[in-house]
Amino acid sequence: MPIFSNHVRLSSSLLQRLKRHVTAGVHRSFTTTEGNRPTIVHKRSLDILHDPWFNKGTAFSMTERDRLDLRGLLPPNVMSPNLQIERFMVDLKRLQVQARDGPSDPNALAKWRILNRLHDRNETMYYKVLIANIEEYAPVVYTPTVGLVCQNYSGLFRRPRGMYFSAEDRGEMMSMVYNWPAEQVDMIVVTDGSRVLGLGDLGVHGIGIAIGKLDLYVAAAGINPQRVLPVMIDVGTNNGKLLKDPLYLGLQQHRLDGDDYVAVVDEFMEAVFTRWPNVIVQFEDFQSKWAFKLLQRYRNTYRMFNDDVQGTAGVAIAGLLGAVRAQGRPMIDFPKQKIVVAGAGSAGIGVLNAARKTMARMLGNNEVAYESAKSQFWVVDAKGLITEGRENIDPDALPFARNLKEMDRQGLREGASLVEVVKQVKPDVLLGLSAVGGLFSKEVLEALKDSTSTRPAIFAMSNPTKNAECTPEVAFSILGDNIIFASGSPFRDVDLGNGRIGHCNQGNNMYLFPGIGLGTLLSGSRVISDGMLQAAAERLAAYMSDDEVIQGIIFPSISRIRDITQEVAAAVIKEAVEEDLAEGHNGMDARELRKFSQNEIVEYVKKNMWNPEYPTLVYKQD
Ligand SMILES: NC(=O)c1ccc[n+]([C@@H]2O[C@H](COP(=O)([O-])OP(=O)(O)OC[C@H]3O[C@@H](n4cnc5c(N)ncnc54)[C@H](O)[C@@H]3O)[C@@H](O)[C@H]2O)c1
Ligand SMILES: O=C(O)C[C@H](O)C(=O)O
Ligand SMILES: [Mg+2]
Repeated sequence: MPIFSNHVRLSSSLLQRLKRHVTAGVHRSFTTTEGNRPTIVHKRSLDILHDPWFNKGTAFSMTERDRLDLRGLLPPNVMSPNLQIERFMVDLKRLQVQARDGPSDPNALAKWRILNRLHDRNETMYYKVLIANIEEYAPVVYTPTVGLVCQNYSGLFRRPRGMYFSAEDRGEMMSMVYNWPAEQVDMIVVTDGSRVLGLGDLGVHGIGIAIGKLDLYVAAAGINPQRVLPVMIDVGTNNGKLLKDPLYLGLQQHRLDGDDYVAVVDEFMEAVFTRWPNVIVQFEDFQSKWAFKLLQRYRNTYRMFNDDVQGTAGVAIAGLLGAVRAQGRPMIDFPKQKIVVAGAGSAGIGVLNAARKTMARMLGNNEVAYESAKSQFWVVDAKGLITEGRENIDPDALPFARNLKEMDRQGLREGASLVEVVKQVKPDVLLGLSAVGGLFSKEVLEALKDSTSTRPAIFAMSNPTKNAECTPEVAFSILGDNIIFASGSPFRDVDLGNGRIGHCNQGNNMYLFPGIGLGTLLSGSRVISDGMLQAAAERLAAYMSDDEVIQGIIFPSISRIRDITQEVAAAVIKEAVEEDLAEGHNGMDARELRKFSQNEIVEYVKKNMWNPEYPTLVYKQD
């Protein structure tokens, strides 16, 4: 087997462990594609109860208990999977308060703990619970509670999950990657913990974000949970509190920088792609300083993307096009929108670049169109309005720096405040990716009342909840119900009285990254092209009906996430085929893919999604 190849230096104890893991089997099949064929396992007894991939707990049938030497190791009552879940839900539901309000919810962490324990002991049941109740528990395993989890990770840490590649592992990564038990890994989410949501540098505790994203890969995209791998690249932390905290779980040193930093990430990438050449790596929550550089460094060589830059951009484009439709105008009017963006980091710049390109395409897809499109944006960062007069301007923000003379005519200047900019520009859209909670203050929202739009749109996209630029309550109370509102973290719809509802859309990259990953995997494309990302965004934009959009609903409810993910994945595959990038996947030839109709592609996607059903287990000696 290639995993025992000679160039890999493994200690004998490691080899033993590795052999045990590998022979423990990753033979579990997709129930959808392989029917009811049993799963062959090479372990028995307690080993199987302690293996979350195979464990069924009280749902092991009596014949299975005999076959697998489990008789007596479990309470005698054999439960159906449904009853098992009912029992678990009683426990979970005991904490009635919703976890939606994130850190303000005292029970959010308790819920996360209960779910996490289930994740550790029975993966199938965990994902069954999560998929069936995604609206209720996505805010627990994902944003916003996952932020709180990362902030409290040293206290919450029980069983390790995922892999840690640290600065101390330099020179060892190529061999240590073989410590992971799964022979096949489809999806890695990697972070260096340097900008976790809007919470800053959380160091190694940022692993929680990679785990949360992969939960959605399984729940929304049906990636087999045995083939996902959360990864933390620990190069230290610049968080002074963590550097002094005796309970901190990571390297207590300042972050590596420059070539030393890049060398660690390079080594990690080489190691994972050597062991799993078909894996897809999603970069998550890297500070913007590195987010763009690493994306440029790897995107033409490896199957990778940066979710904060590219996933967020696609979701924002879909939302911005939805906001145009919600004004009763055709999408092609998008290039006329005046857009003020607060935040020029990895997410803000990603959105600006994508929005500019989308406008340019609509205006004729040429240089002139591209040049003129940039005049639709006003960008405000921590130092105020960005103009050509900015000293030491960030090169990524430079294309959006406004001309000083032009700004003078508009009554603005370098560093003008957000409220001044909103007052002068009277934008159609105010979009926040600043990580500053409450940035869209009463004053800013009052200024937006003079918007020239018939239905101004507010995107308060920063996470988690307390970092949102404003709440929907505040926005609707100041601006009335004739607005479009979206936030990165979930908020409840607002009751506006008289039976009217102010819709709060969740504008989060969760609507795209699972489909981008799944579509790339099933197309077999070696890279993730701009066209594939654009196709994903366009599919999301077209997903909402005219009726929904007119009501102010521009993103689907999270309860539809599995469906929208299938559609996004199909759009990504189609684009990969059209760009001649598709190489096929798992017996599906690229030539076959080329012949598929749109519906056949969607069917192909559905068939390859993992479903949380217990397969029958049969023991076989090594
Ligand atoms: N909704 C989503 O899907 C989504 C996706 C990605 C990121 N985000 C959120 O966006 C936020 C930013 O992420 P990032 O990666 O771009 O972070 P970042 O640190 O790279 O960028 C933050 C930007 O905000 C600017 N800023 C700071 N204070 C400001 C102020 N008072 N006024 C205006 N701008 C200000 C900074 O100058 C910087 O340009 C985070 O909260 C993150 O959770 C949301
Ligand atoms: O994690 C999220 O909820 C969205 C985004 O990736 C973020 O960094 O905020
Ligand atoms: Mg992120």
